Amino acid sequence: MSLKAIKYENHNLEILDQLLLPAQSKYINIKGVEDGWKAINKMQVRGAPAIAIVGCLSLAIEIQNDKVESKKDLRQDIEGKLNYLVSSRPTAVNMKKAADELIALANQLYKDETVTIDAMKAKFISNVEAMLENDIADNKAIGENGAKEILLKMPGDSLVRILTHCNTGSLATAGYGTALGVIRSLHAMKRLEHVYCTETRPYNQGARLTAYELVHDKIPATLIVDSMVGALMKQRNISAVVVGADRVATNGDTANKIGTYQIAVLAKFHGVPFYVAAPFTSIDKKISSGDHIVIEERPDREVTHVGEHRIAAQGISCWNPAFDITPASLIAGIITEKGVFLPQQLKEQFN
Ligand SMILES: CSC[C@H]1O[C@H](OP(=O)(O)O)[C@H](O)[C@@H]1O
Repeated sequence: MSLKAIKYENHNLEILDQLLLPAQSKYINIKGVEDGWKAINKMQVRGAPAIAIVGCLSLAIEIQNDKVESKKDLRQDIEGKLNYLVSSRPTAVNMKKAADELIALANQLYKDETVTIDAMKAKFISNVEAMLENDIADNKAIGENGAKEILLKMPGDSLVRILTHCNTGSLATAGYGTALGVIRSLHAMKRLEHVYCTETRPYNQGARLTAYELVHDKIPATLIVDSMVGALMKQRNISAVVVGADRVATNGDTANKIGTYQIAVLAKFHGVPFYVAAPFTSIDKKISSGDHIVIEERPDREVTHVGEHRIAAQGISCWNPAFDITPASLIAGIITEKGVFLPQQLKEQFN
C-alpha cells in the first residue's frame, strides 16, 4: 500500500501528522480552514503541492457544509478564506497559485447568472477535488521525464547513484512525489543502484520522512548527515542530484529546502549534474528571479530541540531560514510534467 499524506473521501479530510513520523503514524481530522491553516503552519503537513491541496480541501469541506444564502456571500467567503490560507506559509507558491485560480473561478461563477448557488458550490468543490488526481498525474510524468533525462547521460544499461535532499515524495504531495518520483521511476526501470538522502536539519525531512518512504518502498538507500555531501561526492561517484522546489522563478532560480544551495555548489565543483524536479504548479510565472522570493524563517526551537529534547545551550540565538535560493546557473535542468527544460528555456513556456 502506498504512503498517503492526505486522505480525502466523502468530504472528509485527514492528514498524516508528519511531526510524529517515523515513530508514530497517526492521521488527524481537518474539519475546516482553521484546522487546515494550523496543520500547514505547524508543518503537520508540508511540501509545496501537499500544502496547496490540504489548504484548498479544508475550504471545500467548509463550503460543502456552508449555510451561506447568496452567491455574493459565497464568493466573498471563498476569497477571504483562500487569502487566509496563503498566509500559513509564504515561500511555496502552490497555495498562492491555487488560491488565485480558485478566486478567478468563484468570480466567474458569481457573474454567470445561469449558475445557481448550489451549482457554484459543486463546481468549486469538484475543481478542488481534481487537484489530488492532477498532482499524482503530474508526479508520474515528472518521474518518467526525470529518469529518462538522467539515463540519457549514462552509458549502456549502467546503474545510477542519486543524491536527494529533504522530502519530495508521497509525504510532500498527493502521491508518488517529484524528486522522489524520479527516484521511484529509476527504481521501477531497474536502473537505480543507490539513493543517498540527507537528514535535512532542522526539521529532518530526510531522516524522518524520505528514509521512511525509501524503506517502505524497499529502495536501496543510505541516510547521510547534511555535512557529508562534499565527502560523498568525492568518494561515491554520484550520477546526479535531484531535489524538489517550493517556488521556481521564470529564469530558473529555485527556492527549496535550506541546504539545497550548498549542495548545488558542491555538485558544480564535483561535476555532478544538479536537477530540480517540480510541477508547473510550483513555477511562479509572475517573478523573474529568485530575488523576489520571500524566505520563511521558522522558530528557534526547531534548531535548539529535537522533539522535546534540548540539544543547544539555553540562551543561544538562532537563525532558521526554512529555504534558500539556488541560482539557475547551478541547475542542469528543471524536470517537469511537460518535459525537462534548461533554466533559460523556462520563460518561453509562459509566452
Ligand atoms: C514536492 S515539494 C517538496 C519541498 O517542500 C519542502 O519544504 P517543507 O518541508 O518546508 O514544506 C522542501 O523544500 C521540498 O523540496
